[in-house]
Amino acid sequence: MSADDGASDGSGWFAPRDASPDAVLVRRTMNEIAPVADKVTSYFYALLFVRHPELRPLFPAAMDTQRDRLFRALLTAAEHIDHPTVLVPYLKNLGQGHRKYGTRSEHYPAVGECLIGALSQYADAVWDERTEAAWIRAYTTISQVMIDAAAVDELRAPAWWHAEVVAHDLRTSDVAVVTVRPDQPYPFLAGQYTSVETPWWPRVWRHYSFASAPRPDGLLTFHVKAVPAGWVSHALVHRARPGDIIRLGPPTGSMTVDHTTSSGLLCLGGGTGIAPIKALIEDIAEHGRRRPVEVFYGARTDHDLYDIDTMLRLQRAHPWLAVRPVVEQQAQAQLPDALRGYGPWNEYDAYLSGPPGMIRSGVHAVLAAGIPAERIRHDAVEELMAPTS
Ligand SMILES: NC(=O)C1=CN([C@@H]2O[C@H](COP(=O)(O)OP(=O)(O)OC[C@H]3O[C@@H](n4cnc5c(N)ncnc54)[C@H](O)[C@@H]3O)[C@@H](O)[C@H]2O)C=CC1
Repeated sequence: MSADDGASDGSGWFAPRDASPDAVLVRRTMNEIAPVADKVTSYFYALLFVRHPELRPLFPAAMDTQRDRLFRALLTAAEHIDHPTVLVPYLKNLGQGHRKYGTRSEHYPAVGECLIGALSQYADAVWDERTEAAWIRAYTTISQVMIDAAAVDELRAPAWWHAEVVAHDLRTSDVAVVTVRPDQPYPFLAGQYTSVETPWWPRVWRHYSFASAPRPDGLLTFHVKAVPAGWVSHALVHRARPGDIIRLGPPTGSMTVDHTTSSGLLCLGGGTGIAPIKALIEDIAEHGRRRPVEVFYGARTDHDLYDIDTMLRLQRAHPWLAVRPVVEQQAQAQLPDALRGYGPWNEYDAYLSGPPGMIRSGVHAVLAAGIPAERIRHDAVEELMAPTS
């Protein structure tokens, strides 16, 4: 996702003066429920599971970790109902991604009915017939795009892949490099990410970027850091062993290389965020075009630079690649600050990968360094903010 998509904060997609009457009503509802968003979310799921118990098995046992992903995604979509160029690709992706949960077209009306039920309950001060009609139209559009995208995807790809862990390399006390072999061909692009479910936490899915470009042997590698209260990450780091079977969702994400240009790549990889940057470097190397690639690899301490040997080996192999470790403890500065003193960057595209705070301040830093928003790429910050990734 590029920086100017603005999906993370919802601002800037369209000015209110351009809004259709339905979008105005939808936004009014959203403003009304904003202060009680958590309550609306809980109420939505309560309605859904009481009225449609057959849908409960599609969700994880502990809903606190699932959080409000579906509900939030639907609200985000409704809010941007006037912006089909952004909305349609987002919804197609959402529809395809929901196949791995076992979602079918007949489930959508139930979700829509409970969405309207929850909104009307908590936005009662502004809820009227026109508002309800606007939400029904918005939801009908949203769900139809998702249903159609899932149907098209069904013809060309499985809903999920099984993958066997074939290597597990504990690099530090909390970071593992995990390599898996999918049971069927798994097409993806360097820079993308997928969702992973472990056998220990059924139906709890977390996102991980691919740490290599597609390989001839079909193996996939992920860098996983066990984060506090991170069920999936702890399982992958401390429990998974060769022979274990995990599930993978489809590849997604647009932090990929445009091979039609020859501009340089300025890459900021923080912590395990170095994983997709490594994949991008391999991708450029395979395409054989010499494009300058400058990598700033950030970590809190020396010890946290768990993949520095690989990065330095790549640097030795490729004269167009420069890797600069930035250790916060030594530099007394965070990763994006390290850009100062280097450049100019006006011939570069920027790629950012790491913790959400680093992405946010990194975007500011590269904008300030003269790289325009449309040449800045990173994954959606809210995808990275899943509570227990
Ligand atoms: N595609 C992506 O964007 C990927 C993102 N990630 C995310 O990267 C994170 C990695 O976590 P850790 O290894 O624990 O990283 P960390 O917390 O140890 O930080 C790594 C680097 O980011 C910098 N940093 C952290 N917070 C910052 C802030 N608010 N402003 C500026 N710089 C900041 C630090 O200076 C350090 O250099 C996870 O949140 C993971 O979800 C991981 C893989 C791929």
